[in-house]
Amino acid sequence: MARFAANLTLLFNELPILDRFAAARRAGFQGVEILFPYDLAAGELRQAARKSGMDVVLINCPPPNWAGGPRGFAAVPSLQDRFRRDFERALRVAEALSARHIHIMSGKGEGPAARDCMIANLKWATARAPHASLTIEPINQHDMPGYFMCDYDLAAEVLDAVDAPNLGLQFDAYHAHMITGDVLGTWQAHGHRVHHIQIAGAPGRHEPREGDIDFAAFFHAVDNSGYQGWVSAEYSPRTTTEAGLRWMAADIAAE
Ligand SMILES: O=C(O)[C@@H](O)C(=O)CO
Ligand SMILES: [Mg+2]
Repeated sequence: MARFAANLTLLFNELPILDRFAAARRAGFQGVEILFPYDLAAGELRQAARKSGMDVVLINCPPPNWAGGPRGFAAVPSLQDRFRRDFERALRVAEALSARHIHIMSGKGEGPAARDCMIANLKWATARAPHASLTIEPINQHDMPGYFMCDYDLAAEVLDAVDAPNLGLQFDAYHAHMITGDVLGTWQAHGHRVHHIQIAGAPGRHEPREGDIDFAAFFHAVDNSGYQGWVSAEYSPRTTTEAGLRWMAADIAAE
């Protein structure tokens, strides 16, 4: 079974951010994601990760703002300079944290102009950072209306056009269910492109296994595919984080 990481933007947020690393470790996670590390001191985050023996698995490009700001600029033709500045900042933070992946968000847009802009920006970014692993993630339109990267076939088209080994798919099972209603089928079609997996129950985005996704079958398919990457828990705990963690013990026990 792949290794589990905790998304510290959503999990353990009963605690101050620097205490979440050790709490995730105690709970059995081996790595963490932090979607928005930009308002935090990178040195302190790095120290907290090292002290608790956690790998930093993923950060997002700035801004994006969980509280409702713009969700990236990669597909916004008028904001190409902004995209490049933000990407340079993401690279600096990813390097400081030894983060494994950087998720590049498209922002809002539609049609050929947005697609061509995203392809051009990703070509630039993959060449600018050949040793970084970059990802794009289809995100459902219910949660982010107008978001450009909202479909797996579109993601495949963009990945094929960029054609860079350091760019892959971020497969969030929650979004896959919300977009296609068929997580397994979507994995079968696109699993070979995946650099990083995230999970949550759907609908509701609470603990995995709460909701309609058959995670036992999904994990089985992931194992059979030979996927060697991380699986990050990115959900809103129904009550406290600790109270909802039995899903992970069950999956580890099933190994
Ligand atoms: O699924 C999500 O919402 C995230 O992975 C994300 O990056 C949005 O900011
Ligand atoms: Mg996600």
